[in-house]
Amino acid sequence: AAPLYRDASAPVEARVRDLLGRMTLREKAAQMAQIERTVASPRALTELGAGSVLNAGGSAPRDRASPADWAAMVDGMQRHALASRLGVPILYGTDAVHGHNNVYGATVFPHNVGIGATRDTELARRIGEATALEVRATGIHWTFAPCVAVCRDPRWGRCYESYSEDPEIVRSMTTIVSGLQGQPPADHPHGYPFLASVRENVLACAKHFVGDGGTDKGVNEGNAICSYEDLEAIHMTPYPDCIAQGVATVMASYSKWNGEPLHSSRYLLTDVLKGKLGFKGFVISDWEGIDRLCEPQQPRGSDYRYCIAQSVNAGMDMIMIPHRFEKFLEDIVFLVETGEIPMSRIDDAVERILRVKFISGVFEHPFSDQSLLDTVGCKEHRLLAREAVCKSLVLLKNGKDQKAPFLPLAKNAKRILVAGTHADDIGYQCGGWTIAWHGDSGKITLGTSILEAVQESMGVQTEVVYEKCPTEATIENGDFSYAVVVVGEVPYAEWTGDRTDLGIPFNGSELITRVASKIPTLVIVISGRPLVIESQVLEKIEALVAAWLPGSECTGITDCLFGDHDFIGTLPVTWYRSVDQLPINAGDANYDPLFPVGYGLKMFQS
Ligand SMILES: OC[C@@H]1[C@@H](O)[C@H](O)[C@@H](O)c2nc(-c3ccccc3)cn21
Repeated sequence: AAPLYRDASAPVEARVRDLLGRMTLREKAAQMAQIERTVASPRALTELGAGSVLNAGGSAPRDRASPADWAAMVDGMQRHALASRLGVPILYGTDAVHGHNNVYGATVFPHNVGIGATRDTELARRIGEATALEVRATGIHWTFAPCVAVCRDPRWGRCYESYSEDPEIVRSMTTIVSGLQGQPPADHPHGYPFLASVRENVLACAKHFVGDGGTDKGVNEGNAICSYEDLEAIHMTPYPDCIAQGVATVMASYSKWNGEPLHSSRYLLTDVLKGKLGFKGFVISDWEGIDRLCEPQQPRGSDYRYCIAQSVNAGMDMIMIPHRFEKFLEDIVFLVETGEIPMSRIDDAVERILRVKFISGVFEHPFSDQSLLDTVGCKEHRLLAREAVCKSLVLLKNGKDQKAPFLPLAKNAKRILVAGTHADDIGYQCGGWTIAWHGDSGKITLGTSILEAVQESMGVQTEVVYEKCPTEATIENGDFSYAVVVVGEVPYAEWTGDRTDLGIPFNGSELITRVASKIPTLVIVISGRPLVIESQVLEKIEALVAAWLPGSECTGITDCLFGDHDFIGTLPVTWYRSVDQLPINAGDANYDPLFPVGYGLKMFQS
């Protein structure tokens, strides 16, 4: 008879115990390893039995790989895994953090800060559903999302991955977990990982536990200096909601709390997350997160055994190694054999990993489902992304006086100017974590730029003049009814986005002033965070819209500009006056921002 763990009708915990009981120490240790796709060899998967594979941001089967290419890659790895002694399938994980953003042609949704601006929790869930389908279409089981950071300082290079500085807004947006994984039944056991359908849902990952958005001065991977009460009230708030929805995995933060690295915090990973909050899925490290526990890091992870022992004993269940798999195996087996890591800790970690694998359905359905391929970038998902863009926009100024609103723009104007570095750049409007890890400029994937959306919106009698950097002659003699100037930040990710100078890049303020001095001007800011807008610049322009990082479907912007839809977005983060104010958050004493959290105008008085 087939071994119990292969019996899909057996209770999950019985299958876990049965399989665990058959595994050698090396096989258990291998299940705790997540390796990068470029080192996921037949030896690693079949002989050594690695538990999981990921692709780093931008690591793809080939340039502009098709969904079928991705699915073939993952299925190939799975076949090797199933050929291992006990045939334990892998879980393949990727950063699908605003759609399936590594995949050319996938729908790219607004980054989290824009979704926070919508305050639309049902929209967040629907985005999760659509993203799950596109991820499953490529054979992938698991996304390292949602990031539920509560970003308290916009100098942080990852603030756009945070829904808001307000923990309550972030908590409300965790509905994306139910979108990604499916909605657990009312009687679902608390803290237990959940997946509704192996065909249409993916495992989620609440990250980065805990306090990633609260580091001193917003330094990426820095140190959150605060009381436990503040850590709990501000940064931990979204986790109980993710856990209540059966989130399958949690990723530990690179950052520290009062000097203690999260990756080796037994108190936070075990006593709080697994104990107090009752989390029963598994905790994964960040990329080389345990290597960072050994300072100096050179040679990288200088005392790797020390790193492994500190982290695993603190409660880390899976290690995103991602390259030195065999070194990891050697070291962790040595540490157990010498009693440094108790076998009970290994068994607890592997139990959690196997539990997630059994509830994910990957034992019964290890391979991709080709019938889903057409969902990648499909019309329905692009319409959903367009709706999200429209709802994410925040109208910060509309007319130099209330009685003369500037928006909606006239569709039948004779001649208009579209200008700025971000008017016609799909890469810029998508931001980081898109195709390439840090993102890029240009036509990096399929989508509609703001210029294209404007051109498609105007009547035939309107001439749309586009100049990225308009000349004085154009501005002086253009005879334009109005100008749309689109400026903002270039894409960035993680520490490449850490910035203390938060003015509009490329001399954006100077461009705005040149145009607005002669032509009635709407400014659209494409950015992962509020940027400094000097008062004399703000006075000169007729209207100002914060568009955040809207993604591939910028028709959602013209849907508002021309009045088909009203603006509903409100600020999820404080729009500060100057960097000297930072950090500045709603609730602070003497809170005196340019625009407060919650601010957002409408065109049509409701
Ligand atoms: O992509 C996997 C994870 C992602 O889920 C985390 O949110 C993020 O902190 C992260 N940084 C790296 C990473 C960091 C340095 C070099 C190479 C990769 C990898 N990752």
